[in-house]
Formats: sequence, structure tokens, C-alpha cells
Amino acid sequence: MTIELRVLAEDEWDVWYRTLNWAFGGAIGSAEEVELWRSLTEVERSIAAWDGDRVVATASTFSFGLSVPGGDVVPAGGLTMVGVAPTYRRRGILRRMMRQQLDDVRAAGEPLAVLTASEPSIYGRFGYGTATWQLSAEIETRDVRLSPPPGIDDVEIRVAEPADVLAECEALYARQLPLRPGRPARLPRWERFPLHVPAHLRAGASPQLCVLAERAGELLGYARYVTAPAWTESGPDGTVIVQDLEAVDPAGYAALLRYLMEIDLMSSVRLANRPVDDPLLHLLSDVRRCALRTRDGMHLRPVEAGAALAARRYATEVDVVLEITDSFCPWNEGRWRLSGGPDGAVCARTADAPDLALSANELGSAYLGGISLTALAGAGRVRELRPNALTAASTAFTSPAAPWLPHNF
Ligand SMILES: CC(=O)SCCNC(=O)CCNC(=O)[C@H](O)C(C)(C)COP(=O)(O)OP(=O)(O)OC[C@H]1O[C@@H](n2cnc3c(N)ncnc32)[C@H](O)[C@@H]1OP(=O)(O)O
Repeated sequence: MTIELRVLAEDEWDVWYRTLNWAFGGAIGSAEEVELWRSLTEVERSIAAWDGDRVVATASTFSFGLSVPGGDVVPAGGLTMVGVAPTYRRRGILRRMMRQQLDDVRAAGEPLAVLTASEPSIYGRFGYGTATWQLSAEIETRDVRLSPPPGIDDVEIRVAEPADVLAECEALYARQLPLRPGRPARLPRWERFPLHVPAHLRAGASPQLCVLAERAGELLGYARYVTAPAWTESGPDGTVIVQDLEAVDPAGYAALLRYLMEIDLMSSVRLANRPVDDPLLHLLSDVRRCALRTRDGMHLRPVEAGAALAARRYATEVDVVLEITDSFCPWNEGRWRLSGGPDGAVCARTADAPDLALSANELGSAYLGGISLTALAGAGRVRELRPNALTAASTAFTSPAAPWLPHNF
């Protein structure tokens, strides 16, 4: 059996997508969902593995720009739609596709590769590290109160048709990009993605609803959500399922959350993906009644380590020599001197003695500033080779806002 990897052709998309569905357990999405993923696929950056005339594995890349600490947007290849047909697993097809994909990302000049994993244990061997966490919450709204911040009563909540206000919501999303690392800049072909309600949310739920928070006509934030009514012997027990909640202002954020918590006949508000420093932690009276949970969000790997390190800014002045190991992308291996601070950085090869030793995985984890080099050193994954180098570098790598990916891809 010879498995050949080829770039996907437009007219092969249907059979390719069928293999992807098969790999993911076989459930075929709605026609709308299939069309959405067709429109998002960059076929020229998609891999099909063929056994004769059958597609047996799939992988694709999105041409993202990702916000990084300091507010710049850096090109990043987003690995997606990876699937190997059940009868072709554990023969190295994923490994071959990873080789091709990372070489393609490098050739495209993207210093970073990112992904969201079906299972987090798959991608460490290819140099990815967990770079963002996501917080989920289910607020028991009958028992949890919101402490209103100043100015909340000046905020008006307006109900709108999601498609009618998409442009202004997207403009607000774009304004948020520099403020928090980990957000993908919206590509033109992703324009309608925010309006999509995935099948697992749609069952028994309302169509997507949208509310805007405004002060004197100025947009402060928005929420997109569905409501899933339910009834028990003791009465109404519905759930508000939040898809997006964005605000540029604390009073706007709190007004949106209060609105969601006060919808009639609903007894809980579910937020599946929030940043770990989300304001809700400081607004609500009883976090024990919010079923808080954290899990891995985005995984990141430096594809060109030097370019990646130079592309972000640092919280404090830093001058450190990193000894990097990277068996899957060996061009990153060796010593790199990183010098920089809040105004920018340079990173170049050096023969100087190393201060810290780490692999591509740890660099990926620490890159967006959400996982500290000190924490990784505590797990034995970063080694300090010069006294005090760890604390100084770890402080410089931090981000004031926890990095966060607002949606999986
Ligand atoms: C970014 C995304 O799209 S995430 C979506 C990933 N896709 C899925 O989860 C769909 C269902 N699963 C699959 O399609 C396949 O099992 C895949 C893609 C996970 C793996 O494909 P395979 O071709 O079997 O992987 P391959 O044989 O190349 O294995 C490469 C390595 O990954 C390991 N590996 C493969 N699958 C898994 C897994 N589910 N969990 C942990 N490790 C795994 C293998 O053991 C092997 O390790 P080694 O190199 O250390 O020996």
C-alpha cells in the first residue's frame, strides 16, 4: 500500500470532507454547516492522503494573523481538519502530514503554527505546547448575584438581529485584538462564522440571538447566544448558552452579563470558553455555584523560533540566551540571544553561553505570556543555567491580559 499526499483540488473537497467526517465519528453536519466549512477551507493549503482513488486522510491550514503580547498581529498557520480514516491509523500518516504542513507554514513565512486539539496528547511530539487556557462556567442564576460596577445603569441593552449588526460587532472584535494575545484577526472568508450555531448547541434551542450594550448610542459590547428552554416538576429550568461575549468597557460587560442572567424562565447561563482572567470571576457573588473549569485552549509551536521571538514585545527589558531543542523542526535548534522590551525585540543566533534551556514545546507554551517560564521550570521543563536568568526572563514574557482564543477552529 502506497499512500500519496497531494494538495487538495477544489472538486475533491466533497470526498475529502467525507473522510474527515468519518475520522471524527461519522456524524454529517447540516447542509449549512458543510457549506460553512467548504467556504472556510483554503484548498491550496489542504492535504489529501490518497490510497489509489480513495482519500484516507485530511489536513488543512488557515492563514491566520494572531495577536501577540504588545499588540502586534503575527502570521500564524492554523492547523485544522486533521483526520485519518479508522482503517489507516497508526501507520504514520499524521506524522507525514505534520511534516508537510509545518514545511508549508515555514515556506509561507509564518513564524508560528497554532491549533486546537481533539485530544491534547497528540501534538506535543510535533513541538506544540499549550499556550492558552479556556475557562468554562455554568452560573446558577437563582443563587448567584452580580455586583454592579459604576456606570452600569447608563448602559442600554438593545436586542438586534445578529446578521444586521454583524459589521459593527466585527469592528468591536477588531478593536479588542491588540488588548489580549491569542486572538485570530478575522479573515474575510470568516465573515459569517460568528453567525453559525454548531449542531450540538442547536438541538432544542432557539435561533441565535444578539444583544448590544450601548451608552448614548456608542457600542460597548455584544453577546450572541441561544436559549434552551427546559421544564421540571418545580418549574422552568432553561439554559442560556453564550456563544460570544465581547465588551470594551467594564460597565458594558457587566450589563451584558446581568441581562443574560435575568432572562425569564432560564435558571443557568453557560459560558463554554472564557479567558481565565474573565471579569465574571470578580463580578459574581458565589463562584462555587458557577461550576468553573479550565482546560487547554490553543496549542502553539514556534516554526521559526528567532522570527517568532522577535515578533512580540516584552513586559520588561530582557537579554537572555536560550538553548533550544527541537527535533521535529531542527532548524530552530541551538542558541538564540533575545534582547528587547516593551518597544520591540531582536533575536539572533549566538555562540554565547546559554542562560536557559528549553524545547520548542515550552517556547510555544510561554510565547503568548499565559504560562510562565517559572511554572514550566517548576515541572523541570525549563532549566536555568545562569542564576537569576529564569525570574528575569519569566517576568519579561508575561502578558497583562491572559492570552485567549475565543473560538475553536
Ligand atoms: C488540529 C486538529 O484538527 S485535531 C483533530 C485530530 N483528529 C482526530 O482526533 C480524529 C480522530 N483521530 C484520527 O483521525 C487519527 O487517530 C489521528 C489523526 C489522531 C492520528 O493519526 P495517525 O495517522 O494514526 O497518527 P500516526 O500514525 O502518524 O501517529 C503519529 C504519532 O501520534 C501518536 N498518536 C496518534 N493518535 C494519537 C492519539 N489519539 N493520542 C495520542 N497520541 C496519538 C502515535 O502514537 C504516534 O506517536 P509516535 O510518533 O510517538 O510513535
